[in-house]
Amino acid sequence: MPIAAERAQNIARVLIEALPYIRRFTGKTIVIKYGGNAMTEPHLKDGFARDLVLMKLVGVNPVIVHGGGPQIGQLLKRLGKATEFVQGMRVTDSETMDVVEMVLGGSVNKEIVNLINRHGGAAVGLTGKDGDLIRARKLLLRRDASDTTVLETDIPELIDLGHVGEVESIDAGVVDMLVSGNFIPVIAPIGVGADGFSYNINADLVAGKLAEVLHAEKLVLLTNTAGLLDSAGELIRQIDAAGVANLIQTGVIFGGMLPKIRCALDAIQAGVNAAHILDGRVEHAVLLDLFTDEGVGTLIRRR
Ligand SMILES: Nc1ncnc2c1ncn2[C@@H]1O[C@H](COP(=O)(O)OP(=O)(O)O)[C@@H](O)[C@H]1O
Ligand SMILES: CC(=O)N[C@@H](CCC(=O)OP(=O)(O)O)C(=O)O
Repeated sequence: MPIAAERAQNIARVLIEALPYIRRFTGKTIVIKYGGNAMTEPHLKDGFARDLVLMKLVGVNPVIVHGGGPQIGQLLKRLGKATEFVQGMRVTDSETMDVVEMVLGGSVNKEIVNLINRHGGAAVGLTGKDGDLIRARKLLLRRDASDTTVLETDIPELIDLGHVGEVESIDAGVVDMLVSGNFIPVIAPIGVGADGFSYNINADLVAGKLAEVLHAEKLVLLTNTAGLLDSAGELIRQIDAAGVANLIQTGVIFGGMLPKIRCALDAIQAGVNAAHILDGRVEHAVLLDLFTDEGVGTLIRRR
């Protein structure tokens, strides 16, 4: 077969393969967490934006929650301010909170919005303050034996991380309005407390809760590993809650993967159909995951 004809056949095959998936996901909401570590090379960012525009065109409703941990770290470094993580959470004093708000609500959010719009989409950027989207409360972590954190509460077994929050409630009215107006919402993980203070929330936690509240079909977590890896560094294709508990206990899951996996489990236990951890370094990872038979990354199952 001539090369041009063979190419045309391949394109037709790919489109036909996508058809049942398009049918399945049309009209459904997919919450995608775009991790700061996945936002690296320009061609990957362009590919991600194109994937979203295509999804929207075939009737799927992507809602983006982004991170920006490395980008916050870079600005803090330029300002000469040290930063520390405990159980995957950044200890956030009020100066750090100002930087977090500038980077997440400002530069990172607007870069993603601009990227999507340049590829023909219509994105609108928000933080959890807009439309009172994310109500936060202070997060107090339970101390484990390995913690040597300086900041402490009056209760010795709890660790106070400053302006770090968890989601208290989500009022998705503004997101629903944007989705029904055919916009792609791009959300920075900053919440507001009853005290009016801003809270820095791990983006995975926001994505998980938002997927629950929006009754999303799927939660996709894009990061900088092939997915969840086992003790030998091999990709785990599927795992359930018991498997995850075992990997946490044996220290195979640590650091930034801890909040990610916990929120994936919470989301599926709350009724989201599937949670996937995907490799954001793979071009078009989201499209491959959604519209092809190829399995990329790790699927977190209910049982
Ligand atoms: N079992 C594991 N499998 C894969 N990555 C893991 C695992 N345990 C810990 N990690 C770490 O978690 C990181 C992903 O979390 P994080 O750095 O917070 O990414 P993101 O910015 O995408 O949220 C990986 O780069 C890896 O260093
Ligand atoms: C409390 C906490 O740790 N908040 C995160 C918020 C950004 C984030 O989650 O970014 P990634 O998804 O890129 O890691 C932080 O300050 O880094």
